[in-house]
Amino acid sequence: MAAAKPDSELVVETSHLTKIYQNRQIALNDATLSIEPGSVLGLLGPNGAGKTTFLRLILGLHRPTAGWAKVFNKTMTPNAADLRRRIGYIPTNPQFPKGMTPITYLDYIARLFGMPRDERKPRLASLIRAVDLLPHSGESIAHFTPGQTARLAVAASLINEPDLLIWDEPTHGLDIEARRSMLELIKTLAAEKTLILSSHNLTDVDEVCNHAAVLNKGQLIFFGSLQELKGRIRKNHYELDLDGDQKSITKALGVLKSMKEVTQAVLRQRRLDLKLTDDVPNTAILAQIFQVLFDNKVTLICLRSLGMQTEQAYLDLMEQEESRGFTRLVQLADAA
Ligand SMILES: Nc1ncnc2c1ncn2[C@@H]1O[C@H](COP(=O)(O)OP(=O)(O)OP(=O)(O)O)[C@@H](O)[C@H]1O
Repeated sequence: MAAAKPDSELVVETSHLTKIYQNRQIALNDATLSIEPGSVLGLLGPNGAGKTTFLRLILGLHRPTAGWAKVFNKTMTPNAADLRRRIGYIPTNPQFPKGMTPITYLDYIARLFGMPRDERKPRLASLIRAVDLLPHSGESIAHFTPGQTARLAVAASLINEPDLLIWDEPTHGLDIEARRSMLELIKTLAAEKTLILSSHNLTDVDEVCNHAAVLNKGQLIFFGSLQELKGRIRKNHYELDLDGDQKSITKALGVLKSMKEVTQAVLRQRRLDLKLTDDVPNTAILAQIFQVLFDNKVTLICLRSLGMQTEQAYLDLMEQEESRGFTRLVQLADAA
């Protein structure tokens, strides 16, 4: 029996992790973070941000240019095959040998892991059932739908009972039903494993992750709990559904725009997008806004806070980062 792991054991730890490719592309710059057991980390960032590079460094598929990555407290290197055995990896768009069936493929992978014959059979059977591929277990992979292919990839990544799962865009290209079944599978697995999921889908991240790391142009611009990410966003962002004649609404809009506490007021049809300053308690500003609407005989049908969604948090973070980058550019230009 395996010795019980101390609770404090970190699953992943990186320090100043940096990757510069041979073409001098700085794909990852100085990323330091640590991932505790039981985390479900959503790795976010626009295209080319460095997500896959980060994952491949943790997997030991790339050698860092500087810094280090540890997995289960051991330094990961391209030679650390024993460490990789504890990780179940799914790349974006996994490919399989087309001539095989799920049974022959999974059996092949199990043999690569050195699993004895008597263990292979029950393990394969339970995995195929778990990913709902039993009716297709003898069919050629060549004819699989993207959803079936994704489920086979999940089964393959679980063969060796890994403690850490690293899945690069697991819901990419899946239809609604396949995506739903993938998210449910992730939630089930999250009860006993640590997961790192790279994703462009913030709704998925919101649903299954408890931590987030955000990369932008190779920089780790956020790492922490999802709650923390959401807590960072401008809370004073609201959407108001209005009713009343258009003239009155336009007049009210004019007054709102002139208020110094209102940093943005955009009207689309009868929906008003409002951003307020953080300087004053929002109830005080909202009270004034309601008064303006009342004075102009505009009815408020619904008020929504856009503040608590991961997507909004992410977009705000990116916006702040872009303006910081712009400021840096201006400073550089000024200094030149
Ligand atoms: N093998 C490589 N050689 C040279 N440059 C590379 C290599 N792999 C990635 N890059 C570059 O490094 C940067 C980060 O790429 P990476 O694939 O890690 O980003 P990503 O966040 O995973 O992007 P995506 O969301 O599009 O998959 C990009 O500018 C990319 O062009």
